[in-house]
Amino acid sequence: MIYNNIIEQLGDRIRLIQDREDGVLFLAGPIRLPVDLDGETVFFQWYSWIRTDKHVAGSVEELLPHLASSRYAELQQSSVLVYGDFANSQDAVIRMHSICHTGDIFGSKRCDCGYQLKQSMRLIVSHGAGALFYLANHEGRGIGLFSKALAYLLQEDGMDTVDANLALGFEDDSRDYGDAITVLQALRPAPVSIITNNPRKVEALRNAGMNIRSRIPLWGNSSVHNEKYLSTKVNKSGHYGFETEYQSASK
Ligand SMILES: Nc1nc2c(ncn2[C@@H]2O[C@H](COP(=O)(O)OP(=O)(O)OP(=O)(O)O)[C@@H](O)[C@H]2O)c(=O)[nH]1
Repeated sequence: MIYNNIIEQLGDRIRLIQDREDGVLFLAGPIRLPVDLDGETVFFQWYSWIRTDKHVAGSVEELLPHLASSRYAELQQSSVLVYGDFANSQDAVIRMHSICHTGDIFGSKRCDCGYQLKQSMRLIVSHGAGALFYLANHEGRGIGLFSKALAYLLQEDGMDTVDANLALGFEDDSRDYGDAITVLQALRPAPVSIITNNPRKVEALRNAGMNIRSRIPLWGNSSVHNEKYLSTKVNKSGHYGFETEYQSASK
């Protein structure tokens, strides 16, 4: 039967990495991905993961027919770009990047997301080993793209980014890093340095038992279009300030 052949062919390139009553996590990869970074072709190893209901698809054998009969394109799946010897390198750098359709894809200057995405890829490559987690179910800090559009409309009327989320009945930040951390632990259980200005990301990793070697701040690309958004991050959302030096994660 066709599925048995395919499962054999995929072998250990599709792995069940977490099996719990509340769901099963499958990781596919590595896939060689040549990426254009500043005009150079850089080779990353790309992985994607998916969470399924244990009783619907609790094994790789059950997963494949389930995929074909489901409409996963309607939902968001996340992925990770791995660079260098991520598993074994002495020090590896990661970024947990929340999807930003407007900033990452369209290059919107209302936020710093597009800049942070590209700059993290550069940092990871220049460091020699690391991983960029692209968290596709995090749009708008977890409120979804349509609601983010509404939040932008409220901001055009003068609200800041935090109040706009709250006014729509959301929390300021409802992102969950659980699945991404499980993937990280499957790829590299050893300590990592994290590129972020957000203490909640450091805390999420620490709470999951990850050892954080250091935090690498990432500010930049500020302009008249995003200065209010950036200062709200620091003044209201609790982000670390505009440092330029490497910081100890103990802060
Ligand atoms: N609700 C809402 N979300 C926004 C707005 N501007 C950007 N975002 C979202 O904010 C998130 C920013 O993601 P990140 O850059 O990974 O997170 P961060 O909390 O700023 O932390 P670091 O960048 O790691 O310091 C993305 O999901 C964007 O879609 C906004 O005005 N309102």
